[in-house]
Amino acid sequence: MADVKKIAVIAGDGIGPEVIAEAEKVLKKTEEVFGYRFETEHGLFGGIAIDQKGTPLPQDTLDMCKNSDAVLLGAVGGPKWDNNPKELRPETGLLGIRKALGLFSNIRPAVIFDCLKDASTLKPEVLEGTDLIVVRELTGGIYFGEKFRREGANGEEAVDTCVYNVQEVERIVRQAFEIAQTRSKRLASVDKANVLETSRLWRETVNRIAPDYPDVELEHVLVDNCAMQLLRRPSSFDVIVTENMFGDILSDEAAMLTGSIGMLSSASLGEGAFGLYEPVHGSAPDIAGQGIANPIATVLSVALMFRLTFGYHDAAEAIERAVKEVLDAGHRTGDIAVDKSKAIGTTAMGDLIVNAIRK
Ligand SMILES: NC(=O)c1ccc[n+]([C@@H]2O[C@H](COP(=O)([O-])OP(=O)(O)OC[C@H]3O[C@@H](n4cnc5c(N)ncnc54)[C@H](O)[C@@H]3O)[C@@H](O)[C@H]2O)c1
Ligand SMILES: CC(C)[C@H](C(=O)O)[C@@H](O)C(=O)O
Ligand SMILES: [Mg+2]
Repeated sequence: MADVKKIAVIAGDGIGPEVIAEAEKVLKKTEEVFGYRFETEHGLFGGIAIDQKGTPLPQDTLDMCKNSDAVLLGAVGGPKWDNNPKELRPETGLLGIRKALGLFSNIRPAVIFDCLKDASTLKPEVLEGTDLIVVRELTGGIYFGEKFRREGANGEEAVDTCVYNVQEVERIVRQAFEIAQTRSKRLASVDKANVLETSRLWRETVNRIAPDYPDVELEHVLVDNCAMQLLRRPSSFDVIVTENMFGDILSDEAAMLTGSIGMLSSASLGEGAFGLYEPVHGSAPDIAGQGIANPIATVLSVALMFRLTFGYHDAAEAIERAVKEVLDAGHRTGDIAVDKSKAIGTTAMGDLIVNAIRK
């Protein structure tokens, strides 16, 4: 019998609990079909944790995550907490958990399902063959540098500092080279080396270690150009590696190649097999509570968990096949439906996927 894997589930706010419910159904179905065994434990996180415990990342939630084999996260945030001080913001909890768990590498695949080409705002022929991964540095850069306000000569000023050291750059870039080696062997390193000192250190580091990966074709792309090329020639990208904030922005842009941000899954990894899995999208306050959110990003995050943390490749493939089968059959949530009047809800989409999971 398979050993029991402990999964910490933190649903969060807005559509977080709605999409997590569908992912949990997928976990259950995988147990039935493949005989794997999961023990799930739930914890408060984000805005709901601020309301109930006075902090976005309660210590017991963090301990629960540390004592698990993997974490499944929904999304956090919402207008209710937008004017709170920094320590009482849901997003501070998200940055805190990534840092506390040492998750420096955020893997965000953007794969085009053929049948969804018409759901994208781009022309289908531009999207043809697009299958890329954004590897985003997740625990450094401007997100984590010192931030403060001060009185300047012209009144109040705000300061955000961006810091990267060589070791932080090297570990994420090496991981990206290794991922590229398992794929089409093309790596685009994205920076702003024409302006930023952190980017010049980034590029120097990439160039220093590139000879260790002679089979990988490397290109350096400035971030503004990359934002443009992603729309112009998306299929020419394979693996994109970049710093924290550029990766945040470029991965939302890459989402629209797939038709919707509701399709983009992610894995956050550190040195070992442990990982945190979450959709790239947020808590979507504009549609929360309506039962219309697309659960596919979260369901595909479960597939990533199976592949990258547990090595359950058969179950990962079964989930991905099930999603494809359901989409090929024409089922769509509102965000990816061309004819919105035929869109189905979150639960209906989850049920269809669950029913399509088989060996
Ligand atoms: N990882 C996270 O928890 C995370 C990520 C991004 C944003 N946020 C937070 O979420 C809140 C809202 O942020 P935002 O509006 O900028 O980004 P968002 O990703 O929540 O929503 C952007 C747009 O995409 C739509 N959308 C997102 N996910 C969808 C899904 N699964 N199905 C259908 N449509 C979907 C939303 O309805 C909205 O119109 C903010 O508080 C932000 O800080 C959290
Ligand atoms: C909510 C926010 C802090 C977060 C980030 O910027 O990393 C989100 O946008 C993401 O992409 O996971
Ligand atoms: Mg983001």
